[in-house]
Amino acid sequence: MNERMKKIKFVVNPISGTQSKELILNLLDGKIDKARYSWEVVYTERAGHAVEIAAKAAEEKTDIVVAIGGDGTINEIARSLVHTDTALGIIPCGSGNGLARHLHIPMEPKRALEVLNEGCMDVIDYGKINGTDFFCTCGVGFDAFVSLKFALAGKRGLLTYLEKTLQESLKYEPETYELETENGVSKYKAFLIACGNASQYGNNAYIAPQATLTDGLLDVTILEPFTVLDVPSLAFQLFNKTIDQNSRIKTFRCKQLCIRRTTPGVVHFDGDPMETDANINIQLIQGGLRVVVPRAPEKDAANVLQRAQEYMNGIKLMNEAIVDNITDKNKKILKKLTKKV
Ligand SMILES: Nc1ncnc2c1ncn2[C@@H]1O[C@H](COP(=O)(O)OP(=O)(O)OP(=O)(O)O)[C@@H](O)[C@H]1O
Repeated sequence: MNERMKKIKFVVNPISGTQSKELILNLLDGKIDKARYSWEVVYTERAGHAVEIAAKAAEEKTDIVVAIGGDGTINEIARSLVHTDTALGIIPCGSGNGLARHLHIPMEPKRALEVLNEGCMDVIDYGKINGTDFFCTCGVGFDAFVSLKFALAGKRGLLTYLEKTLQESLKYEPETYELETENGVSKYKAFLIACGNASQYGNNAYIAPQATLTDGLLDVTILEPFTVLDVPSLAFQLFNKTIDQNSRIKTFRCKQLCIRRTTPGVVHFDGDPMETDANINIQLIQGGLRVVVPRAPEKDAANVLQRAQEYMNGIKLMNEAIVDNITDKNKKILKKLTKKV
């Protein structure tokens, strides 16, 4: 019964998501099991700082480093924790929270703290894209393009993301990619290629709905060129976990994937953009990261409502974007016509 007191380090990203981090920190004293855990809190001061904080924590044999942030913060922490005895904990506080949602970690901070108290551990896979670790998803094409725009826009939140996505999708030109896996070579013209370690981008947008974190495999989703008429079903199926059933989608699993494109460009890893050369090498590493997970993942009834709301928001923004696009095109046509007169 004489269990050693465990050390937790909470790493707070002050700019992630839109939630107040102070409200969460105020809960620690009342919620954390003081008989089992001692803890300290560190704020990140810049992008990349969490990598250093987590590396030091692992060296000091801290038991759990908890990300109070989103997938970007988790990525920075987790890449310093892979293949160590230090586990990752998550108090979801980002705009998307893809990994936390996949793991069924509650979005409500009080309940996420209870998961930490339960102290149940799992060991999950992670991936590498041109040597950079990812834990949730990575990809090329339109979603990488949007993550770049999103990073440049500097605003965070679901609505901003959806708005950006839908508006940009109307202008985006699909590229041709050559794909090589352990099973052979194929060529696709694609709007995007997403590689899932986890099943979703975040916000319950399931781009690789069959992905699991412990099978040692990448779930690859290819979205081929589509028209405006396909958007409602694609959007619905994305949130309904059935996008793999859409006729514009191809899926497969592999351990390693090489994506060759005609020119260098941008990729994303866990939603953050990165420039790479024309050849992109992606691999999956099985069982590298210890993570604190709920003992009994609950199915959240609110998810259905939330998904429906996200879908409705998406449709509304898409309609606005289409109207803007048509208005813009009409203006151009009018200009041409008036020039000819
Ligand atoms: N103190 C800081 N100042 C500026 N940027 C920071 C700081 N700390 C961390 N960052 C950067 O903030 C970025 C965004 O963080 P994070 O991904 O956690 O939030 P999010 O984008 O709102 O959530 P999600 O990825 O779940 O959508 C990270 O990529 C990280 O590098």
